[in-house]
Amino acid sequence: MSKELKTFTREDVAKHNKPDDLWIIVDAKVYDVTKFQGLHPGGISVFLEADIAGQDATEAFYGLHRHEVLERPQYKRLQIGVIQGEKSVIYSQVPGELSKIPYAEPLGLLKEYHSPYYTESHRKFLHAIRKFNDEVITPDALAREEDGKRPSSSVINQMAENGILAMNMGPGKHLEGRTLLGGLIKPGEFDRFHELILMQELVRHGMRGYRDGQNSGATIGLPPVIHFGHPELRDRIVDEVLSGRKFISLAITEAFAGSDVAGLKTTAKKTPDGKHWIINGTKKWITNGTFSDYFTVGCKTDKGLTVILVERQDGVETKAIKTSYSSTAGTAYITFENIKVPVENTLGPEGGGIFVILSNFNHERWAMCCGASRNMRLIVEECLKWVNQRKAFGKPLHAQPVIRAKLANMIAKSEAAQHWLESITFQMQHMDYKQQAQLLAGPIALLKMYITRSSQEVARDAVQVFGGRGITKTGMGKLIEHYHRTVPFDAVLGGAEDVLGDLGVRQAIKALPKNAKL
Ligand code: HEM
Repeated sequence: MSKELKTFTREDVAKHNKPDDLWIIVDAKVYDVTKFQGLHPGGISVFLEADIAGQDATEAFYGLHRHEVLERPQYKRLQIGVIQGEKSVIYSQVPGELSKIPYAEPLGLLKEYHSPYYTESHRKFLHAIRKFNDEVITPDALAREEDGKRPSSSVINQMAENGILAMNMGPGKHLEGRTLLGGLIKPGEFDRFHELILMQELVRHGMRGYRDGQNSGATIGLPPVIHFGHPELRDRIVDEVLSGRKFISLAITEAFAGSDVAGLKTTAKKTPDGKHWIINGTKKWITNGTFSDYFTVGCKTDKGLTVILVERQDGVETKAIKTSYSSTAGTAYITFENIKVPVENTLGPEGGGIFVILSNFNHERWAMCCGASRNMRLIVEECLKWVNQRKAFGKPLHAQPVIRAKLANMIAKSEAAQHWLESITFQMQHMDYKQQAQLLAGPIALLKMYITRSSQEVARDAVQVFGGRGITKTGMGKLIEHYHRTVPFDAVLGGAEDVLGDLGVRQAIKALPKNAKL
């Protein structure tokens, strides 16, 4: 039961200004820090300053701490009362609520603005998925990022029950017959813009590796099974993965070959009776690999590159790779030693692997653009809050023109990314799969290049705005530190930034009409 809070005047509080009787005021709340001062991570001396002891320390507090500090149970109980006739104005975001910080939300989703893309159904969906994310996912994301373990199965199960694992795969037949978010949205109603919202909401906690740990291997590893798998195999695996009982990874990249998929060395050879494949080789940087049950594997065969589904068995070893992002994603080095797999596990035609792999790329890159652009927006929000609450040279940080110039750059990049992304999403919505492959591969590649390049600039600027806190893992700049450390990852995964830029330009040159002359 919470204790009863008393009401004090500021004069009452001022009398408690000695080391053995020490109170402070933060945002109209009165805290007794007499016993806590010896435990305070910032030291005892800060409390004994004449303008702090028995005084209003709101400004000093918010210049040095995130609001969430006062929400932690061990600190919350230091509060003994409130100030008579005054109201607290600072509160944590209510689960499901949109942020009121300018540029913290995509414009088209705010009720004051208009959008050619978002309807009432999208806004309702946003609210529900944000609430789920705030209440169920975010606490687990923060805890797992601390202990490095994979996302908790209780969270994965709740995602499955709400159809979120299935919606992660985009619109399509796999949604049929499922109850999505307790019936909030019908399977046939779920479109690319619902998917865009989902992709962006699920990264809002800012914990980059955790998001990938949440079954994101399925987003890239399952489509080849859905589109090219033998019906029996497909139905079994889709059911197991989308119900959260099993995990799947896409295992293409090797230490020998990344973007150059033609250079893969893993081999698959048929047994003399032609009934099985024998697979040998290695794979590297495989997301969810440490805990996956299935692997969608790119192999070299006599007929050329072929994609084969491998179930975890003796001879499949997965080892965690220490990346600069996070072990929650389960990034693995994999070895296959004489693995025996039925030929029915072949996904698509023998020798047709390049098509199976490439057919996945547009959606994968688009999904990465959704997450990366949302993370950039989160950093803009963090910076806007920080420049407002932090004082330097006697004024808020935003009084400095250099800081405002940085913010202008960051906001412009984040907005440009979102608007370009929405325009491409609209095209995807109106094109079939083949048209997307023909007409959107170049634009999506260029968009991803733009977003990852902008993100790295935003990360650098954010560190400058936050100073030392931007490189400190705890405290006010913790999201900036995390972002700055993990952001290069997006520029590598799903096609390296420069390779994608080049792909976009090569496609444009290929499409130039013969009479293209000045
Ligand atoms: C109820 C009141 C307070 C609580 C519960 C509290 C708690 C904390 C905690 C948990 C930290 C570690 C960093 C973090 O997690 O953000 C910290 C750091 C610090 N605190 Fe406090 N604090 C309080 C009031 C104050 C006040 C009034 C001042 C200054 C006048 C102060 C000065 C500092 C300083 C200088 C640091 C180190 C900051 C850094 O490393 O950047 N604290 N405090």
